[in-house]
Amino acid sequence: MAILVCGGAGYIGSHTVAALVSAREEVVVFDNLSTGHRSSVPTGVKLYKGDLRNLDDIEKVFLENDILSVIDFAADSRVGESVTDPLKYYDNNVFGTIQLLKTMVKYGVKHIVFSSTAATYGEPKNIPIEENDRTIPTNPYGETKLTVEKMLNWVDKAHGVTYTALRYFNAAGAHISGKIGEDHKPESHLIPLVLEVAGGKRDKIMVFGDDYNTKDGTCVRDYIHVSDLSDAHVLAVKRLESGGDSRVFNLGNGTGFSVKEIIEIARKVTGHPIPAEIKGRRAGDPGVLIASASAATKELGWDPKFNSVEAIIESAWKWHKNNPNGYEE
Ligand SMILES: NC(=O)c1ccc[n+]([C@@H]2O[C@H](COP(=O)([O-])OP(=O)(O)OC[C@H]3O[C@@H](n4cnc5c(N)ncnc54)[C@H](O)[C@@H]3O)[C@@H](O)[C@H]2O)c1
Ligand SMILES: O=c1ccn([C@@H]2O[C@H](COP(=O)(O)OP(=O)(O)O[C@H]3O[C@H](CO)[C@@H](O)[C@H](O)[C@H]3O)[C@@H](O)[C@H]2O)c(=O)[nH]1
Repeated sequence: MAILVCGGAGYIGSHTVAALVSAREEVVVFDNLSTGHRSSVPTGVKLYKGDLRNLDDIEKVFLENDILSVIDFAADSRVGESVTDPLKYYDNNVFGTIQLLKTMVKYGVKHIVFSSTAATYGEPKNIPIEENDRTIPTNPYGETKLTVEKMLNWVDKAHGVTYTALRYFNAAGAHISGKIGEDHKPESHLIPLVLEVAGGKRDKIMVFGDDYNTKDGTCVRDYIHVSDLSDAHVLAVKRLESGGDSRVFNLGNGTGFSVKEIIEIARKVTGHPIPAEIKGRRAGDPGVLIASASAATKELGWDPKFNSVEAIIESAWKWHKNNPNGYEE
């Protein structure tokens, strides 16, 4: 029986597909290639090009394959864009997941691992953030992910579909093989943008706000290596398949780095001066997001390997140097 990976041609999805293949799982990928890349899916893995919002597209996969569990990465995920275009986010992230869940219920598929986010918390009261802390999203992106988490809870009660919602903090880095990495067009994430400056593709990095209540006034985030995230997905799906109950887990390193610190570390890693310019705040950005991931460590047996942000940035730099234009397609 196969694991269906929706959004498996995307950044975190492709790394998880690689981890599942290494674990000798049978994998089927479903992706509309809106931000994903055909060539990030390994040869030998079936790729269905389709959109989750289209029931015919997704139903074809369930008809043609024996699906045991689903891992769902498919979503739009730019915090800033979600503020200016909230309906795009409700349409893709909420309606798309409704269509997926309807199909799972129809075909009796009982397990789903869902990509949630630290953006569900909004401006946190406590640092590090624990899973049962309050959730008041400050942007539509986080709101759509929280809405899906709540929907999953009701779908479990009504239809016995068990779920794991993994609330990732900031995914970064690239696979050690050097063959897959982050390629978003346009790019909006801090680390790849900083590395585009180092690679000569941009003149400077814009720092969104230096008047936050943090050590140097810039936003603090918890950066977690994409391969550590993919390992957590393999553990989560296996736990559900062995009868584990529905749960929410944070995934982060438990250490925060400011935007200025990230730029400084990237200067050391790349040897490039990386000019920076302070701009105004980006709408919807909380000041500090740092995870407590002790529940995932304890209950999933998760053991992240990349606990230095230098190593995370080095792995991303290797990918950017070897693939300055991302995937050649
Ligand atoms: N990157 C991060 O730091 C981060 C942090 C927290 C949560 N997340 C969540 O993790 C997931 C993956 O993030 P990513 O950075 O890999 O993003 P990504 O854009 O690289 O991957 C998303 C994939 O889903 C596909 N997709 C989007 N909408 C679809 C649809 N309607 N039907 C079929 N396929 C569709 C895209 O083509 C892409 O391949 C997202 O759900 C995101 O919200 C990401
Ligand atoms: O050119 C840039 C880009 C980003 N930032 C800042 O850098 C930090 C990190 O930004 P970014 O890399 O865009 O990530 P986030 O906005 O923190 O969001 C990521 O992390 C969230 C969880 O923390 C996920 O939910 C999102 O999907 C994922 O994009 C933020 O403070 C941004 O304001 C800049 O200063 N300049």
